[in-house]
Amino acid sequence: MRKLAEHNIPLREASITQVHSVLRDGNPLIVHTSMFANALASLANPKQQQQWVPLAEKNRIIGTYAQTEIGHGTFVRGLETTAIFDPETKEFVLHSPTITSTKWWPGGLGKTANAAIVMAQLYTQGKCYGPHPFFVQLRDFDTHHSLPGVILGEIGPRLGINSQDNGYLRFDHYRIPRTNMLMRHSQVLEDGSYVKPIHNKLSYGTMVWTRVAIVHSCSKKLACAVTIATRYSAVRHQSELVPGKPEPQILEYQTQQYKLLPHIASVFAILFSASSVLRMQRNVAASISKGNVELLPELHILSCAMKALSSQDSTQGIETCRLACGGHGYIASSGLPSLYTSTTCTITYEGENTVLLLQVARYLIKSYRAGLEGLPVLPSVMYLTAPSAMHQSPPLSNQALIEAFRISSANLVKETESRLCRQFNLEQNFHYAWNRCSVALVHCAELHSRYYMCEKFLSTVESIRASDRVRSVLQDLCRLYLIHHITLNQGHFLRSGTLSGVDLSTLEEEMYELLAKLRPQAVPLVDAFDFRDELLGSTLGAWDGRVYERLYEEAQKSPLNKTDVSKAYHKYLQPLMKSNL
Ligand SMILES: CCCCCCCC/C=C\CCCCCCCC(=O)SCCNC(=O)CCNC(=O)[C@H](O)C(C)(C)COP(=O)(O)OP(=O)(O)OC[C@H]1O[C@@H](n2cnc3c(N)ncnc32)[C@H](O)[C@@H]1OP(=O)(O)O
Ligand SMILES: Cc1cc2nc3c(=O)[nH]c(=O)nc-3n(C[C@H](O)[C@H](O)[C@H](O)COP(=O)(O)OP(=O)(O)OC[C@H]3O[C@@H](n4cnc5c(N)ncnc54)[C@H](O)[C@@H]3O)c2cc1C
Repeated sequence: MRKLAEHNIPLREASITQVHSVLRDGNPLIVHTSMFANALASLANPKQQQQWVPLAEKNRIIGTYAQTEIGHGTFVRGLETTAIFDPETKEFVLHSPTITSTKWWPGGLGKTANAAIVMAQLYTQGKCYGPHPFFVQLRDFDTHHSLPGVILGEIGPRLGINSQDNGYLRFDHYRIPRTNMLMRHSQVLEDGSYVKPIHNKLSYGTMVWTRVAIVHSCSKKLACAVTIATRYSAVRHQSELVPGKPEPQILEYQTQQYKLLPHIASVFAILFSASSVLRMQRNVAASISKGNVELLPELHILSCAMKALSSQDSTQGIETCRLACGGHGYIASSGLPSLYTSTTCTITYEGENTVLLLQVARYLIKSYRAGLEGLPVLPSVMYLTAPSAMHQSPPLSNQALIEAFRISSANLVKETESRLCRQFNLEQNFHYAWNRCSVALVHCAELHSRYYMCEKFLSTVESIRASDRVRSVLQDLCRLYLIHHITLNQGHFLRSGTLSGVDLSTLEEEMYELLAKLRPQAVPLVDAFDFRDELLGSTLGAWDGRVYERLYEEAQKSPLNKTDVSKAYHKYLQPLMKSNL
């Protein structure tokens, strides 16, 4: 926090790189510096911002984002916490009517936060207007005691991020002033009348912002893991590649290169996609402030797609890196276990991935149908109904592979839409038909999202002007990424007829050549991520490669090594050894 102040970094820009890097097993302030700060910036009106932002910037107010309840996380419209307007006192009464309405999970809520943005069902003049955000003080700003009417606690140990205090929260008819409703987009006036927003999902804006931030953070987490595993693979020697010859670096094994290089490529794919979504987010934020919400749906869908893909890719990639380090990948000091546990949660939080992919699929189907009817569709999905012939690109060139992705994706959407129509004819109910097609719909969303990521990777690499040699290495890496994902999705390409069995075999051959070609670049590529040793926090991945010395030094710190004979010997082992059991 002192560093942020020294460098004049605003709170809501701090989360990803600065604050987040300090505590590897979860940070009790992460939701304060990210979601809480963003909610104030994007959902509070200027007067409210004047009131709360300076206090938040000075950490006088420490906030969290309390939306999820025990009973509902995904289905935001199903939240049960109520905020009922009392026109007599001009206050909202917050209440948790059931056990399932208990707020559950928010980061920092247990012990750290003294305030929260609470999402609650807004009632005024006897009518419910759905979930809305409220600024709520939870603890006394001086004593930190929870306030009367507020019941707070911590939810207990988790798979990871245990140095964060995820909390629970209940309200017992707790009153807050009317002006604590975040009123930038919708308002309740003094007489209780409701003023609706220009788009009814603007109150979900903090989720969209966080999804974009998560994409960026996933590329960082994966970059840490590939740095550790690649450096280790250059230090570790094992087995004989050629009988009788010295043990090679394990990075010489093709299987090891296959484990690592595609994930090094993935770091760039995620990073470049994150930049492109971030650009779009800035444009949309600027147009919303001018009253234009036309591009909001596109941003919502793109952020869902990229959050889902990047969290899945980085989690799988980190686990592959851990396994690629053999036994030493299982030791906590390698840094890989905590990277995994603090990344796998990104698959669930901020919108569970399947649910987000179904949002993407809904958009694909709607856009496909609109396109068929000649109605306007947004740029990222125009291809669904554009003529599906291959262009004149040389066979198996990068451009041809991108086209193969595009056509296969369009093909899958077309096929799934027909299935949806058939199912609808049988069921006579769109929602049942949708559910019966939902596995295929998720596949559509995944292929569309992968197409987007491949396209962004390629176009970004092609636009590098600074250095021909850097561009050339990244071109190889991008090519490897394209081919790798084509081989993982062979069925889609064969089904769409965009690639033949012979093409796939040729591409596979090229992938193996690329692994060998990129092998000498592996260490320079991860060195270029430029993580300081302190930040990486790994015995296996440090810059100097002193893996064995560091493992040995780290073992000395184990509490069990403080004494030669442990307490447990006297308490349990000796009696056991002496008993005749
Ligand atoms: C600790 C380690 C950190 C490591 C990482 C560091 C990263 C650094 C950054 C940050 C760290 C912060 C750490 C975060 C911690 C986690 C925080 C939380 O988890 S907070 C809770 C999140 N909860 C969800 O995300 C619920 C998910 N559910 C939903 O969002 C909705 O319920 C949804 C989208 C699934 C459905 O919403 P419906 O039921 O209201 O809407 P429907 O009926 O399905 O759709 C109606 C229309 O609204 C559109 N829509 C929905 N959401 C929209 C949106 N946000 N914007 C625009 N349109 C939207 C839809 O596309 C649809 O459009 P048409 O009708 O087809 O045209
Ligand atoms: C580490 C961590 C930190 C968190 N931090 C916060 C926080 O700071 N603030 C906060 O408010 N929340 C927070 N959360 C909560 C988080 O946002 C939710 O857990 C998440 O949105 C998923 O919701 P859920 O738990 O209700 O899962 P569920 O929705 O119950 O999901 C269970 C299963 O049901 C499936 N499913 C649900 N709906 C559908 C559907 N429509 N179609 C098909 N399948 C479906 C899902 O795919 C999944 O397989 C956090 C969670 C975690 C794990």
